[in-house]
Amino acid sequence: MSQSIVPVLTPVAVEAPYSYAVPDGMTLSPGDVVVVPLGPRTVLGVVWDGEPDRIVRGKLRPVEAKLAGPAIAPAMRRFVEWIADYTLSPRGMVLRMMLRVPEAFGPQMPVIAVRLAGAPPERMTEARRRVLEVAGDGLAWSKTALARAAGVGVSVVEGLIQAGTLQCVALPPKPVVAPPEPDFAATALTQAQSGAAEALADAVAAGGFSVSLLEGVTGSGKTEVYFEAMSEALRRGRQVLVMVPEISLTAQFLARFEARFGTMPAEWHSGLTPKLRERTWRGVASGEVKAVAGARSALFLPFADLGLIVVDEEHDPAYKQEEGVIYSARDMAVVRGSLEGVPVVLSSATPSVESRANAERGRYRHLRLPDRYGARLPDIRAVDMRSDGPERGRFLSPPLVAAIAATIAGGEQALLFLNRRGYAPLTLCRACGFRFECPNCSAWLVEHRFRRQLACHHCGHAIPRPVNCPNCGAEDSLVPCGPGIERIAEEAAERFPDIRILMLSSDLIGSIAELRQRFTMIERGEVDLVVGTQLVAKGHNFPNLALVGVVDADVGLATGDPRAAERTFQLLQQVTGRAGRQRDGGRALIQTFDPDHPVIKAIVSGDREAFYAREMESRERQGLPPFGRLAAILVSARSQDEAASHAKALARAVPPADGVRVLGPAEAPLAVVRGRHRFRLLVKARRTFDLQGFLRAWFDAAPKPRGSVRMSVDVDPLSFL
Ligand SMILES: Nc1ncnc2c1ncn2[C@@H]1O[C@H](COP(=O)(O)OP(=O)(O)OP(=O)(O)O)[C@@H](O)[C@H]1O
Ligand SMILES: [Zn+2]
Repeated sequence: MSQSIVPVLTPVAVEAPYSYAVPDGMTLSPGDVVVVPLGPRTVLGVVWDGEPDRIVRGKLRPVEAKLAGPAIAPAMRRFVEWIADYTLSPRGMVLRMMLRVPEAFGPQMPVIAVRLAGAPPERMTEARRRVLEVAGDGLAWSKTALARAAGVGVSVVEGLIQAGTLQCVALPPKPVVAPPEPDFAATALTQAQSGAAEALADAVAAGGFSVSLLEGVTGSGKTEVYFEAMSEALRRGRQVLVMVPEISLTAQFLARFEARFGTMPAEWHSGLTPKLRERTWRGVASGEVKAVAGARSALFLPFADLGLIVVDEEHDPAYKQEEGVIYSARDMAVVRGSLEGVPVVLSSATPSVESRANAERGRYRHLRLPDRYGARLPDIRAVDMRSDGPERGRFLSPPLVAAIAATIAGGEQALLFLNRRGYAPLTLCRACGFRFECPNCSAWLVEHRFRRQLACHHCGHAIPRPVNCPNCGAEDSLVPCGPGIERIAEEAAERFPDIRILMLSSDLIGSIAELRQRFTMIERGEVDLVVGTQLVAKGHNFPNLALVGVVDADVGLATGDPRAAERTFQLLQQVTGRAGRQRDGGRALIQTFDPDHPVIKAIVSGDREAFYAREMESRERQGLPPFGRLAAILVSARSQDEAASHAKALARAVPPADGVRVLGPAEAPLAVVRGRHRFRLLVKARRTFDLQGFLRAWFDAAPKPRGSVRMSVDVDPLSFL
């Protein structure tokens, strides 16, 4: 009889499974997690579906071990294939995202505890007596906890185990979180909210795949509404996944979840300890963990019985993973929902144009909440910087300064928003005109006064801020140009010396715990003025915040990026939506040099329909998504020549096809990053065009990258830099 062979997919850059021999006595089925040799190493792998490749050169190597942990379910295996096919990534690299917690596949380590079992020891000491006193409660204690409670060293406890007085027992692992109670504290919903909540709960009850777009203005209670859908899934004993775009947003979410369901959900993000990651992974796989709140990577958790996926702030660009396997977690959440056969809820005050279009075409159910809960939407005005701007060298206009003063005098909080970290985006020498540029990237160095550095935001290169100009040696000649939030905070402190100012941007905060603490300070009213980047713009609910000032509304509009208008609309709508959430009277002032720009006008008038209609019309005219399809090809190399010639060779190899155009190559707007020269090609196709098929045929025919040349493919790109 021929030797039994299985296909095993390994988490490395391979397109297909490799064949391995099954040793005698081992039975394997698709989904089993195994250890296999790969070159000189051994790696985890997953037994894949289908026939193994029987044409094997050389000797077939055997599977080394089958692991005891949970297997990878069929829907997850299809998910790997789907993402790989869609993004043109090697299947192994997608699998890798699923096998990030290798410990979870080994045998589960029991927790060892001790408890009182035998007779007292022959030799009794004072220390031993204290231990026995504590252990007298009959409970199982961990050795260290028992020693600590008795005020003795662990060796005393060890001695008592040896003497047979204490006995070791294996405890079942502690649950990651307590099970949520679906009806712990249900919220009384408004009529509009209950309409939407019922529609979502019906989708959960009906089961099967569906997508609902929950579109409600900022503060309309979208969270309360999708909590009802979660509650329905939990009542049916099923698991729920809520995706949040950024870790900074999870703290408030966790607290609200706890208030509603009586316990925290499990969290999933890069900040977890390895132990907790393992326990959470196992808990999700066994079905014991019922609710998970997480970042992108939560999409790859092995839910045993998933009943609902919610994507909060579905429009957020943070859902796009831009490195390695380039994918949109929002879109892949919809794919996972369809493969698992479960409803998906996309929630946002400012849906992506894609989701909006899907709703309009009837592919998604469209649920709307037109009003805020308990307050009116803020009054939003533009400040025309051409006529009402500040004096030279300042960035806060008189109307904005007056509004801040009035707000703080009234005992409320204000927020100044500028999406730029650091002190100044450019530093130059007044004497010779020298500008500080990154040696590795085509980018200016950004001054970070707080850290006393000039730093590159693309590669992290940083130098101490010099006193003299490195070019001409002039003293005190260096001047910062333009503001970052540190400079805005400095100006605010000069204008309002007696107020409490808090700066918030990702580079100023060390840990997640620290970040959460800052948000709590704002919630409790312990600061008067917050100066922040997009970190504070989205999702948060600060009850006492009455005024939002947008320092520079034009930053994102002049980029030539096809998504500039959408992005700016979303950001401005989100940040102004932080004002006046609990009480009427919220205000927002938007500083702009272009108050007649359609995006600014849509924000000021609150006319979202006008914005979406205009944006859809313009996208349709230009054949841009969602009316056409895009893929971006980025070619980079150590030298400009290498990059350019490979990009040109690619362009020459484009196969003839109808319904598609390849634009470029052109030097990327960010021409050099980390010392690598970059060229871009853009593929533009009709909506119904088989983009992946075309790309595959093209790359098969094209020369392969050699030397230092690298190529990456971004299907549905969000970034064009
Ligand atoms: N029916 C309700 N009963 C009591 N409080 C409510 C109700 N609906 C909403 N709220 C409260 O109103 C505030 C805003 O609600 P929520 O945060 O859910 O809005 P949102 O639509 O998610 O807002 P955003 O898009 O701006 O994040 C919250 O403090 C929430 O608890
Ligand atoms: Zn750099």
